[in-house]
Amino acid sequence: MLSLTDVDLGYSQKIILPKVNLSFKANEHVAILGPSGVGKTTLLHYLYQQLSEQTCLCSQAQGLVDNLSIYHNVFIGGLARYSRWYNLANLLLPFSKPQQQIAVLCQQLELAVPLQQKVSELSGGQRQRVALARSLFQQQTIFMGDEPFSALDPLMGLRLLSLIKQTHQSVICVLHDAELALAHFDRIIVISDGKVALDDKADQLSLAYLSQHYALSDVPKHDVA
Ligand SMILES: Nc1ncnc2c1ncn2[C@@H]1O[C@H](COP(=O)(O)OP(=O)(O)OP(=O)(O)O)[C@@H](O)[C@H]1O
Repeated sequence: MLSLTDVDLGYSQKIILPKVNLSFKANEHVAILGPSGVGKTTLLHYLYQQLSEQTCLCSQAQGLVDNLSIYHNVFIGGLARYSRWYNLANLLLPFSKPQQQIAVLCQQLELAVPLQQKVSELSGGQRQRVALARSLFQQQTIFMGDEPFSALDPLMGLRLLSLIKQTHQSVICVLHDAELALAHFDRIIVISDGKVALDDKADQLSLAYLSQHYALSDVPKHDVA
């Protein structure tokens, strides 16, 4: 799907992760872990740039339009599928087909709020689910998420991860929750000290090992050996 060979990742004059070597195959569920500020988002955004035609990205910033309704924020994910005229008309008077599709999607995302409600009136967890719904409405084969469940309760996060896995061929997520990563992803990449410090199958790793070797947050104290 994608290989990085000695790629320098960063911003204009500032290299954050030098000479990154990684490859990604289709059908993988990959979690990217690491301490705050180490370059996980930088890596994810690079991957998105390379694979954008097949990928939806649910970013930390979300990019929701506060003054628009839930319906219109989710519909933005599908803009590229429709003509300019269809999109304009739908903005003024929503068509029934996308309305039904978005209603079903919001139900799957456990968003029990009227679709006409403005996003500015939602809680953090509801906003995160609108951002997820917009990503899913893109109907891409690859899902990339940057802490996509951070504002949700853990059980809801698990249910939504399961939905994302069912509806996408490949999943790549930046996470702070190492326990979630180990239990529900195939492969773990740890970014630490300016490099890819670990890249291994999740079933070869343990929470104790990760917490001993890397400064990961959200590792419960009782699991630290
Ligand atoms: N647009 C930008 N321009 C310049 N530097 C940036 C930019 N975005 C992030 N950085 C810097 O790049 C480094 C890595 O940031 P990044 O967001 O990739 O980290 P992260 O591991 O995702 O952090 P967190 O877990 O806190 O979200 C940080 O030092 C940050 O200050």
